[in-house]
Amino acid sequence: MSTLNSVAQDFHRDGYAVVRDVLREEDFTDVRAEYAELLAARAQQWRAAGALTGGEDLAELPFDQHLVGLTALPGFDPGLLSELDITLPHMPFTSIRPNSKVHTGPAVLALLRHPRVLDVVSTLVGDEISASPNQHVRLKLPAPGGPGKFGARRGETLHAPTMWHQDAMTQIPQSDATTLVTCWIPLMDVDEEHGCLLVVPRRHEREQLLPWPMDADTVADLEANAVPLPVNRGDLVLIHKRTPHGSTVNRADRLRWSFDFRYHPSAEPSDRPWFPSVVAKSVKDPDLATTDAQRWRADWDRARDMFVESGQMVPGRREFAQLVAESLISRWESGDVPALSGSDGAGA
Ligand SMILES: O=C(O)CCC(=O)C(=O)O
Ligand SMILES: [Fe+2]
Repeated sequence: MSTLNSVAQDFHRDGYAVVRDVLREEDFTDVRAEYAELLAARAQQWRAAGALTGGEDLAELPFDQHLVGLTALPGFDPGLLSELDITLPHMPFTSIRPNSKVHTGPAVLALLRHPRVLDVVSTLVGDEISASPNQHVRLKLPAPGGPGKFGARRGETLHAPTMWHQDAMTQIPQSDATTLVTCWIPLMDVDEEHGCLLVVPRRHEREQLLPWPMDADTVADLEANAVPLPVNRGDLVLIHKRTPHGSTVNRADRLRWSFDFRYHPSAEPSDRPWFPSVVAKSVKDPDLATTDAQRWRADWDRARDMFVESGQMVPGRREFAQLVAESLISRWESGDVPALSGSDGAGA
């Protein structure tokens, strides 16, 4: 493993650090099995609901092959993949539904709290570590022939290219002073063909966030200064919350699978206080750590119920409002107008 001192030095100088050989294949065994089981269960639900038709039952295959097989079926809706994510839908100014799904299993919790991951994180965050609910699984599907189905859609970064952004842009201003470190964990070797991360070094010192929506000059400047980060399974990438980053399409013929977790000192405000955080580690009071995945699951269920019962929308930064409004307006303009439930279509 890279020495922990050099990790902190690299991170503070460049706004990111690649930490080699932190995890081994056996550290991923449980999470692979948990995702295989999750996908088999979701696929059954999708078939029962008519959202998935045709093809054979591939549930015996490893998760990545099963997923690629399902997504290749004609008519597969990639939006379904959000049901495999480890957060509820989080797009600011949208609603959470009674049937919105989140996966929070014991193997994901164990990876989030893996002692070797936390050893690395504690060099930047200290010994009292919370994990933000701003966390994702990324299932970047193969798009070897060109952008195509899995490359063209904006704003769906779970499976498509990830547009340039800083993580601070997705965090409410109330957490602007929080030290929040993104930790990106690949479950496989990921190179440029496979759609690895791209970062722009040494931009984290600039206090001013990038403009949203992003203009062409800003994108051209980021692209001209971008550095690709090819990594191997077992490596971690740490990203400062003001470091611009993104990723391109996956041109390989296999899934690109990673998790990104975000850690902050427990005493500092969460960037999404309406969703549950996890105390990943406490040296002062080790009993504070969240070790029970069922309790974690119950916390997320409560958060969903709160949104559904109150009718509140997901909060977000002011800058997001224009993007969300523009995407709704384009949908309406293209004829995708939601049907009003309860309306029989009659009348004025
Ligand atoms: O995995 C990706 O392509 C993007 C990840 C990302 O934006 C993040 O971890 O903050
Ligand atoms: Fe990000």
